[in-house]
Amino acid sequence: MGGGRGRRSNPAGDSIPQLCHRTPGVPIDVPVPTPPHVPQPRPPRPHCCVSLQASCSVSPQDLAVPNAGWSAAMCEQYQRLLRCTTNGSWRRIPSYRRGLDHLPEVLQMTVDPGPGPRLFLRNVDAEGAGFEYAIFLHASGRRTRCLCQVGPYLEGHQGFAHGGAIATLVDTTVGTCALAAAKMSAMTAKLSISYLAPVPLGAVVVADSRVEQHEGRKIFLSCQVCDTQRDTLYAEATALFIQVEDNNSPPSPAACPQR
Ligand SMILES: CCCCCCCCCCCCCCCC(=O)SCCNC(=O)CCNC(=O)[C@H](O)C(C)(C)COP(=O)(O)OP(=O)(O)OC[C@H]1O[C@@H](n2cnc3c(N)ncnc32)[C@H](O)[C@@H]1OP(=O)(O)O
Repeated sequence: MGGGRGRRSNPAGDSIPQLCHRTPGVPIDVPVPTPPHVPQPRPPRPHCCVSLQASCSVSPQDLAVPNAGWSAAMCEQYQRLLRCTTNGSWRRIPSYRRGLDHLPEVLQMTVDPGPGPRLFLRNVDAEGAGFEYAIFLHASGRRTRCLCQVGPYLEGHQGFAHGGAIATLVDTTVGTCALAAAKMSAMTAKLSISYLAPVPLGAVVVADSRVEQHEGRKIFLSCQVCDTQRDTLYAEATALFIQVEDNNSPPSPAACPQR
């Protein structure tokens, strides 16, 4: 991993053209015209949720693939990472909107057509507006690499990603790594993040995570979030995951909006 700790990247680098910035001085309640670049919502897709009992009736759609909201930089990096999968050293982890149906090695997965939990990172329907990401798992099962384009709806400080969005990205990257290492469900017990440089909206970042130690039920991990050139280290983190027995059951329909 290159140095560059705390250095800012050029916000123009890795950016989606025409990001949704607020005009300085515009009161917050004045409607801002929808910029032409804001992508349209994805068409409705089958609902899927995890149930250890339900029968499998719908094929969920893998969202960890390029869509119209991906910038050229995101597509280029994705293709680069895909090439690393051809020799088996890495593999791409599919990702779905609902439930944890992307955990075939961790959960006995079945897909149910009813409403089910939506994964936090897949909650934004407009392509390119929220988290656009794909996670790759190293053959060792102890490293993950998440390629993520930070969309305009993740804004915190004007023009930059919200710290919680970065935390979500880190948690998901280390969480996937922990699940792969544990081969069973695991929960975040502790997450410590140092934010070293703000992440410009539209940036394509790479979160690299690895298992540092695995002691009984405890999995200690580290994670670094960089730009794709490894010039800027945006954040580094340590995490503790605890393996847990899974008693997954879908929430009641009342708790689950249809979209
Ligand atoms: C092939 C793979 C495909 C994968 C494809 C994946 C696709 C997509 C994946 C998305 C991945 C999303 C990843 C999000 C993951 C969340 O966001 S999880 C949600 C946030 N976390 C939570 O809500 C957890 C809340 N906390 C709890 O439920 C409980 O405290 C825990 C963490 C389950 C632990 O409780 P417990 O099982 O009763 O454990 P307990 O006996 O208290 O402690 C066990 C050990 O851990 C230690 N410990 C527990 N908590 C702590 C702590 N906070 N600090 C330090 N030590 C602790 C204890 O001291 C104890 O140590 P020892 O005495 O054994 O040495």
